[in-house]
Amino acid sequence: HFANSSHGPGPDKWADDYPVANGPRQSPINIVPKEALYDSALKPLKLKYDASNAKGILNNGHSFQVDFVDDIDSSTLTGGPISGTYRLRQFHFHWGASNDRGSEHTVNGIKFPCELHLVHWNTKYPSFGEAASQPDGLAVVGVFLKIGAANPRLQKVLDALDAIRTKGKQTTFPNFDAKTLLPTSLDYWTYDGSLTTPPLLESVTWIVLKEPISVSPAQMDKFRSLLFTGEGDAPCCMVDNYRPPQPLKGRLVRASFK
Ligand SMILES: Cc1cc(C(C)C)[n+](CCc2cnc[nH]2)c(C(C)C)c1
Ligand SMILES: [Zn+2]
Repeated sequence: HFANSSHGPGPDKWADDYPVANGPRQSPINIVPKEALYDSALKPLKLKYDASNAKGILNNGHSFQVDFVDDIDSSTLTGGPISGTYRLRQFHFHWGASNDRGSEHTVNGIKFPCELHLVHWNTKYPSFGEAASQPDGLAVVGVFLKIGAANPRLQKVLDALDAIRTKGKQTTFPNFDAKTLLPTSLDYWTYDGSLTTPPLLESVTWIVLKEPISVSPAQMDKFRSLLFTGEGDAPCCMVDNYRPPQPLKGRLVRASFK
């Protein structure tokens, strides 16, 4: 994960400046399916994404993200463990320097090479920024990527990375349907958690899908072609941008499936 480096202290040091790093609902966590409670009251996830809301793609210096127009209710998450309507804001990924690590959540201690986060904010609040500081402000759908056949839907995103190799670079990314990145099954685990980078706000309802999507080794190398560093800086490969699992602290993990 992000060790001590030019862009600041690693996860072990975050508590110095962000005491919430040792808080009661930190993310990610290790998911133990046998200890998850099947909750028949959990509703199916309803993801309604409009491809025309896709705006641009940005290297933000710790990952890359695809941003969406979120001033109207056209790309939304409803149902699942949440109440009300949450709007899709962006999606981004976390990955490793090698295929044996990279995901933030783990399952029975297993790390995946990559993890997709689709970030939504609760429209009961006036803005994403405001929602991010509320206990029910954000809902992030996590999708594991598993090594297998090349993923043609993912390739469309990866083909844009050459244009945003260094920190701060962005380019337009129109007409992308984020739904194409989802697996067939929307079975999920859910628990109350946090951002996984400072300020580590405890405002995220996590919805982690059980079924991974595929990614090929060559596609993983494409993620690793990005840089943490800006143009003109000594290049540092963007890899291992994941926080390791945090203590569960008595939290319940619920499953939408038996
Ligand atoms: C308000 C805010 C929200 C997020 C995530 C939840 C998208 N993030 C990214 C942290 C994060 C990424 N994956 C899980 N958490 C930040 C960073 C830029 C500090 C701020
Ligand atoms: Zn993330």
